[in-house]
Amino acid sequence: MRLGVIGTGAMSGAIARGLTKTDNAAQFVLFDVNDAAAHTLATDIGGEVAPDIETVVKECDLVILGVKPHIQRLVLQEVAPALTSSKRPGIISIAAGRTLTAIFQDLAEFGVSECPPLIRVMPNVNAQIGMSASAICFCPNVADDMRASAISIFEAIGECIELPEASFSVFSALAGASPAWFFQILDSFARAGVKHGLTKKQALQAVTQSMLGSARMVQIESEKDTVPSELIDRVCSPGGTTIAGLLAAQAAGLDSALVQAVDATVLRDQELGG
Ligand SMILES: NC(=O)C1=CN([C@@H]2O[C@H](COP(=O)(O)OP(=O)(O)OC[C@H]3O[C@@H](n4cnc5c(N)ncnc54)[C@H](O)[C@@H]3O)[C@@H](O)[C@H]2O)C=CC1
Ligand SMILES: O=C(O)[C@@H]1CCC=N1
Repeated sequence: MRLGVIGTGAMSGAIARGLTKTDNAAQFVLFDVNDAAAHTLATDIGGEVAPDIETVVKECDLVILGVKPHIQRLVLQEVAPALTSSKRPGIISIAAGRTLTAIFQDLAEFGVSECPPLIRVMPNVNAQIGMSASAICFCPNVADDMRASAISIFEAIGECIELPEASFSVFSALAGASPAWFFQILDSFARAGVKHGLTKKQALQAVTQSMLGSARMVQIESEKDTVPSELIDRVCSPGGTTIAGLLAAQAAGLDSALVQAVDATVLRDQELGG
């Protein structure tokens, strides 16, 4: 399969680098207005750089639009003329907020009368190490074999679930954006460790391994229907250290900070939608 990438930045770079470590045999055709970015990725993954967007669209079976949401319309203007030929690739948008309807409306304004096979995916940056949590949804006209190809790409670089488009905003918060929050949480914990005398490296190693183990514990225990609050109780000894720390964090607004993070992300995702 020939997989096009328009916009070879952080997220598409993570997808491409993650995919090359799997047995998913995609051949990459890349384009970026920043020629150096496209060439760096091409060198890393063994792909080719196309001279323009039209070439990517004409040569590929699936094309990932990896540009920022506010740039996507500009790119669609260049994608549109190439969609008039008989062979139309599947167009995969990974942009936050941008709905399938908004994408087709843009294409229609640029002269595309028949909706191409449009696919929307919300991946995350952990795709680079095969650990993305991705959601996918499709326009009704996407053929079964194309659906399977798209799903296979995102299953190769982590988990991929089919989700109604209406749920994409919240998924974007919980899975697309949350890696940044987890990185922030790890960094904040590590700084607290430094405050109490550990080196940054020691502190980061301690919290990273604890977070990894805790996430895995939740996954494994959920198979027995154990919920996180039960796991919390197992750690909090009566009158012990953990409950003191947990209550202090809650008094400082831990729960509401996380809900507010999700609320703000959902709102911003919806603002970017048009
Ligand atoms: N960074 C992340 O963790 C995630 C990002 N996304 C989505 O992925 C998309 C890309 O985000 P990032 O990779 O973070 O951005 P980025 O800024 O790292 O990459 C965007 C790339 O697009 C290129 N570009 C800009 N204008 C262009 C044009 N007219 N034609 C071709 N290339 C052009 C830029 O040179 C840049 O290399 C966004 O729509 C974002 O919502 C989705 C999930 C997670
Ligand atoms: O910050 C953003 O808008 C993108 C979407 C999810 C993660 N990064």
